[in-house]
Amino acid sequence: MIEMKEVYKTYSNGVLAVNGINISIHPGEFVYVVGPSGAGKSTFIKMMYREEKPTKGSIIINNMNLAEIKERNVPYLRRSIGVVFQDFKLLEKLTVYENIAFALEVIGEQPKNIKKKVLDVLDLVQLKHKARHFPNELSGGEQQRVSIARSIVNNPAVVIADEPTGNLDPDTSWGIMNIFEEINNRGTTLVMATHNKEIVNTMKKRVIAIEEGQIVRDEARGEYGTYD
Ligand SMILES: Nc1ncnc2c1ncn2[C@@H]1O[C@H](COP(=O)(O)OP(=O)(O)OP(=O)(O)O)[C@@H](O)[C@H]1O
Repeated sequence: MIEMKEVYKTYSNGVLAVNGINISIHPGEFVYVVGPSGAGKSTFIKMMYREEKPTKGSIIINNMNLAEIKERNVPYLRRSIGVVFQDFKLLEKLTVYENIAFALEVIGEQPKNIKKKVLDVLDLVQLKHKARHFPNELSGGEQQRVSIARSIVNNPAVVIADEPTGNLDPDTSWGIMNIFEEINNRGTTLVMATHNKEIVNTMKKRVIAIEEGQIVRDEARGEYGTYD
């Protein structure tokens, strides 16, 4: 369960990026976040994994209030939330296998469990055969699949993705969406900011539209709208 109440975010330069958001997202939902450039989508998303702190309001995820959580407890939060970025953010000096294993090592997973967990998620994204490769030996779509594998290897309740297909061509983007759908079908809540009109209009999921820091539309089987 993700719940935001009266959430505001003003950056230190005075920009009001999120202007009074209230929302509930239930376990297992798949939610697209759309809106024009600069509307506050990334800020909204970043507050969900505590990359940014709200200036005001409460954000409850899995019974933790992110507005109050102490810095030292952020790693605990990150165990229950997987994050996927537009630019993948893989560690270039580590292999595919090591990138994913690292996500388990930092949270203290027992070494005996690591291999099976990593190979299981690599299987899900169909990249077992690339386990020993380095990120720069992979295509953009393959790198994004590794990054998705990394985001789910802890089996988080929630996966948050900020423009995950932004650097990918249409066919590759559809491959990525199929993986997200599979993850959602297994019960994981998914929140995804995107500019991909075709995907949003085809998938018929819940759509939240943000304009000027406010939710202007929240539809159960929504459409992308008229944004670029
Ligand atoms: N770190 C920051 N410091 C100051 N202002 C910021 C910061 N990050 C974003 N902003 C401003 O906050 C507003 C919302 O930005 P945000 O990145 O959340 O929008 P967005 O909807 O994700 O845009 P896009 O679709 O272009 O990624 C914009 O006016 C932006 O310039």
